[in-house]
Amino acid sequence: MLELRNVSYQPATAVAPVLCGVSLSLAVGRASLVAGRSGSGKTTLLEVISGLAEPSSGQVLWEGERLNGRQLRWLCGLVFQFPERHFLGLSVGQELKLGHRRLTAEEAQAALQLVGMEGLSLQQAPEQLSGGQQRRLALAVQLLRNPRVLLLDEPTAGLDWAVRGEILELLAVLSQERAVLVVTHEPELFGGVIDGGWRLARGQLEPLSALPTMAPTIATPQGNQP
Ligand SMILES: Nc1ncnc2c1ncn2[C@@H]1O[C@H](COP(=O)(O)OP(=O)(O)OP(=O)(O)O)[C@@H](O)[C@H]1O
Repeated sequence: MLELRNVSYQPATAVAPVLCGVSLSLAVGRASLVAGRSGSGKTTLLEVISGLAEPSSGQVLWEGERLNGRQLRWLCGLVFQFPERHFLGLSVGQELKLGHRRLTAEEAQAALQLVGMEGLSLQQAPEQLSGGQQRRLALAVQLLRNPRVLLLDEPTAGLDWAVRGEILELLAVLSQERAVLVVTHEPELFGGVIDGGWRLARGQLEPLSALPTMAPTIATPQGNQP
């Protein structure tokens, strides 16, 4: 279990704290969500959890032990919003090998299989992949590290409906063996996949009693739309 206890964070260049006394716990085998508007501090929260930013006060614990930033960076895998902007490799194989120099072709394929892309050519250029494939590649890169905590920043942003569905299915599988936290401004998309979570506003978390759900859509023949 990963726990944040009363964590506050004010970046050196910010005039006010972004996080004010945030507490949450993330259990292995469960996917949770933090909903919040643009600018509410969702990405900042992930940076604090993953050890990329040091809390101004409060504690981050794993299995009851307080961890420093380096330990958190080992523990957590963070997939950025639009991870395709951060690809460094010239090919899928190179991208997977970053940090795993001795990765064999079989191990690379096993990582791709985990994200439903088995058989993809390791020679393919990442920028030639579809948006959904690029998200999956970024996930595969993180999964190679086998993080106990997987943090996903707006994993459905910018994807079409079909691809969003694929990502949600993948999320359900990945959360079986890890603690997963999704931050999103569209929590209604995750109903049925994520059990619960919090809303982040004014630097503080409030529990979400139930995930907001999408209004049911009724298929109408084209041309009959209001
Ligand atoms: N290093 C920093 N220096 C100054 N301000 C910062 C810094 N990091 C974050 N902030 C401020 O904290 C606030 C929250 O930013 P953050 O990117 O975490 O929000 P967000 O909820 O992820 O937004 P979005 O959904 O648009 O990505 C913003 O107002 C931002 O300007």
